[in-house]
Amino acid sequence: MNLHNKFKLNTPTLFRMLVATTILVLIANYTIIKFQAREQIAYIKQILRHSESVSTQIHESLNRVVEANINNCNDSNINRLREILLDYQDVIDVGITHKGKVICTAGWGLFDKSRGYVKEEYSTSDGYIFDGSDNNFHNKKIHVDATIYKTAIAFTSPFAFKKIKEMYPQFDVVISTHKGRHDFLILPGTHHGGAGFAVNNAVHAKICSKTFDLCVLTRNGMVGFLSLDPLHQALVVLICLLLGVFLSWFAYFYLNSRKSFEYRLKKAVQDEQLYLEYQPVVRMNDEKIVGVETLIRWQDKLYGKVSPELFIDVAEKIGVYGQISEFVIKRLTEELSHYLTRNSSFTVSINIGGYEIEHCNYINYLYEQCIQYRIKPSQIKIEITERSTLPHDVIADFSRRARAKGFCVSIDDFGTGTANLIWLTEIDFDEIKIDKFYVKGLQEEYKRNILTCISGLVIGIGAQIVFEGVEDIVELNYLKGHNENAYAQGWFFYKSMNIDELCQKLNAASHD
Ligand SMILES: Nc1nc2c(ncn2[C@@H]2O[C@H](COP(=O)(O)O[C@H]3[C@@H](O)[C@H](n4cnc5c(=O)[nH]c(N)nc54)O[C@@H]3COP(=O)(O)O)[C@@H](O)[C@H]2O)c(=O)[nH]1
Repeated sequence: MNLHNKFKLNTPTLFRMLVATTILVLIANYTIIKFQAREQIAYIKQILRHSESVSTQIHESLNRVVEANINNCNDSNINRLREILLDYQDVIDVGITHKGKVICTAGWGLFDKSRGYVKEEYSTSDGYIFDGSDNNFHNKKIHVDATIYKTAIAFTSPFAFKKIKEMYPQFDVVISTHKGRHDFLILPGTHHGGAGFAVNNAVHAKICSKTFDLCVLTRNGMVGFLSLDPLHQALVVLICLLLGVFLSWFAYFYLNSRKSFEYRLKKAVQDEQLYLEYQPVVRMNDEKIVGVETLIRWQDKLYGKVSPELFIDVAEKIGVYGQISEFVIKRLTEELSHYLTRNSSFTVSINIGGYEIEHCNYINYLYEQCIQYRIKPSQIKIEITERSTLPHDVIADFSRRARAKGFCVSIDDFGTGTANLIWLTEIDFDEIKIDKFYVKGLQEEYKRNILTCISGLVIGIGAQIVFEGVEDIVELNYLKGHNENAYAQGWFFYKSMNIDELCQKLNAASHD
């Protein structure tokens, strides 16, 4: 009973694949953005380190001009400015100012009076002033940032960030003071001001210096999947598609395997969803309940009520029968111990198979449970089916060991096996349960004759007889006339029932 279907390429399957692929592309997009953000952080730290190095050069060059007392623009002072300039690769020029105008620099020499105007845009607490003039006298097209300290002025090289910018040309980079009152440098990226997706998904990162009044801000205007070139985009889609197909296929088989009979049985056994029912055994002459037969049950949401005849075989195949066997003992001792300890002649029968016979520990475990629940082993009847295919000597040995511990042994389904007489001679037993096959066919003479022979044989041996499958009064009367001390079991008396119903029946019977 397996629900494994073939994987069909129909509309729902294609839809599942499409959904899986789309989700994977979104995950890929998110991963790329995360990766790019990390890259951006590493990059911004690099720019900050470099900006601090440039600021140090500006500060040092300014301090040296001030400390050298260069106040006028004679040739010797201009030469001294040039000497200072040579030491700083990211400073493009140094000079001196007078009344808000640059009067000379190392690079330009003496200034024309109409040029060199500076505008104080922002000054720091330690006296550094940043120039905010648009009047760029170095080159109209290239912005050169200038810093003034006392009478000295230093110009940051416009090439100071060239190499570092080339590393990630797509990023916008802005270097400014903490509160953004002065921008030292604005380097637009290749995706600057892009439309739609790019701008909405831009990733910003800002980091500030602890030493200088300086912050670096970067913005990646095109992130995620769309920032990849078409070839890489196609590759990502292809990988996601293949993965999507695989995942849909895997999910399909995984979900189906969870519907399989084997999977659900295993789960039911593990979660102890199986339960027990008990079918009363009655004494025929007074129809009193003398014991019960324990029957395992499984009610599954998908498969409904499954016959033990079916699921026990499967349980053996998938290796969970041992757990069922242990569960039966545990549950029946829990449920029936109360009644068994008060009624010492009441018995409970347990069905066993080859597993129990072959596992030496079974009898010991059953015995320990009886001791724990104060049940007399003689109240337990172990039913060995005559249909068992195990060698007789193995069954005989099991039966001897069981009886040595005080348990009763019952031969179940008698008459359906192939070697009934050998069983009777070689195996120690206390009870024989004549199979319902003979009880059902009492209108046929040959069955009546066989039943008479078997009954005579068993009475001769001194064993207890139980007739199984008694379904009507005709069958009962015939059997009664045959052997009135025999026991009977069947739907004429009771069907199997849960513990609560059984307790009600037993209580009602005790009041009769
Ligand atoms: N190893 C284990 N085997 C077990 C266990 N529990 C049950 N079984 C075996 O499964 C087979 C089927 O059992 P089930 O479907 O529970 O059927 C039992 C009775 O309900 C049924 N029965 C009882 N009276 C009548 C009746 O009047 N008519 C009729 N048609 N059927 C009736 O017979 C089954 C009991 O048979 P038996 O065991 O031979 O006494 C069955 O082989 C069980 O043994 C378990 O825990 N372990």
